Amino acid sequence: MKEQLLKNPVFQMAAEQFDRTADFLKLSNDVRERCKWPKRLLTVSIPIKRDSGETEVFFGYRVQHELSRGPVKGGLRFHPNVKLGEVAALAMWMNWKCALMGLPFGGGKGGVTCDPRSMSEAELENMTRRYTAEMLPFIGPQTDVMAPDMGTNEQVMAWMLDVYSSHAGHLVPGVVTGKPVNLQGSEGRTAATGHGVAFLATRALTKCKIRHENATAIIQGFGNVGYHAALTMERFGVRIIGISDVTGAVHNPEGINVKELGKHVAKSGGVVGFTAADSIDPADLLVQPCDVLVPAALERVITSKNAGKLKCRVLAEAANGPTTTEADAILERRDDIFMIPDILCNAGGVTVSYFEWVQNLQRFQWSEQEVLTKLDTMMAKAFDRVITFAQRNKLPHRVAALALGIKEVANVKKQRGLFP
Ligand SMILES: NC(=O)C1=CN([C@@H]2O[C@H](COP(=O)(O)OP(=O)(O)OC[C@H]3O[C@@H](n4cnc5c(N)ncnc54)[C@H](O)[C@@H]3O)[C@@H](O)[C@H]2O)C=CC1
Ligand SMILES: O=C(O)CCC(=O)C(=O)O
Repeated sequence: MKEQLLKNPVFQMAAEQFDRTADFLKLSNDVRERCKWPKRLLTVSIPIKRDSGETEVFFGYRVQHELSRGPVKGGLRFHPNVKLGEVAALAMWMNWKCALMGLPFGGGKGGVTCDPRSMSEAELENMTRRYTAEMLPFIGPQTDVMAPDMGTNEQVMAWMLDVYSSHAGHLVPGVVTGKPVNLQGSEGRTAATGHGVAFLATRALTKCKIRHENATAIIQGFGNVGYHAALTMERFGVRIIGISDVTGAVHNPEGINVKELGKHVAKSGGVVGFTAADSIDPADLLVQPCDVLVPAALERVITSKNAGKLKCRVLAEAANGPTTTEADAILERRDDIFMIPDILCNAGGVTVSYFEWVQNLQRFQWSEQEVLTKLDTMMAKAFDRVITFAQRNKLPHRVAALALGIKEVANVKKQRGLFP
């Protein structure tokens, strides 16, 4: 299994990051082995009837990286590129993210290899329901709590909640987070990841002595995270000058109205054809001058080919794993880019998911203001801890963030000991 996982380039990247940080922390071989490898890797087949009447089998995964610190927590992804190794990498990153933020969860991630853009609502519902049914023995508010990730949303969470609750015989809101507010979802969860990204990006601008009212930003990905990051940065006074999605990219140095672009995407299905900006090659967009660059889509988009050409001052990693190991090495040699690493930058989502889970367990509902105030406090604290730790130990921000998360997990592993 180790060799199989390491053949996947995304898992390889997560493993390299782990090994580098474990070396810095001088982890013993015992703890290192127990921290590095996932506890459970589940693969299920999901047969559904397509609208055409044909039966098609999809494959779905859930990787539970670690259960020592609490239930597993992490999103569910629907995307054509989903592979077990990628899901295992995302689960490992979730693990360090939860620990860095001080959340009582282990990391997990799920995925189904499918193209949700080509599926009808009914097909998506059937696939989600069958995936959830297959996962029933392994999920629950005390074992594994899923949430939206790429290609999934609050409707998908509502179907999952329905399957789990129907099986239990009563409503179990704490089995998923990121669900609709009227199904005991949390105020603020939909915008949380993007809000957190924008909040930290402006803190990073301040560190770089750039006033955010004068700053510009470019965003790759205009889904849940990209849209809310753009909208929140715009509210903070940042000018959004470029946005891309799976259909293409648009650029306007004078600024793009985020809500107007959102309306265009809702109508046409993508950013392409938005007349208030010029179209641009999506790869070129990444290397246009800007103050904040926000990759908010896929893994491995900042590579050895473009890392040396980036013209941003802050790289805010909203996506999970957007920067390859080779690109990291290039960025570390550049002292002109302030990097906010993924497990810190996009932690707003899982932090509000934690709030949602707590509200569900207590049968309580907090206001949006309460949620966002608590979120900002936790994001600011984590940001300051990472930057201070990096400065004290002369570490890149990524290694500092990972070290704080991995150290937490390693301590718990040591304290709990090894079952003979
Ligand atoms: N949804 C959440 O709360 C969280 C998401 N993330 C990460 O943020 C990233 C985005 O997730 P969501 O916004 O939830 O997904 P989403 O499915 O809502 O949106 C994804 C966006 O990426 C775009 N995209 C896909 N391929 C692209 C390409 N090759 N070039 C440019 N754009 C492309 C899509 O068109 C879409 O606009 C993922 O890496 C995810 O793991 C991280 C933390 C929490
Ligand atoms: O909200 C959650 O539980 C997980 C969000 C997620 O998948 C992520 O942070 O990558």
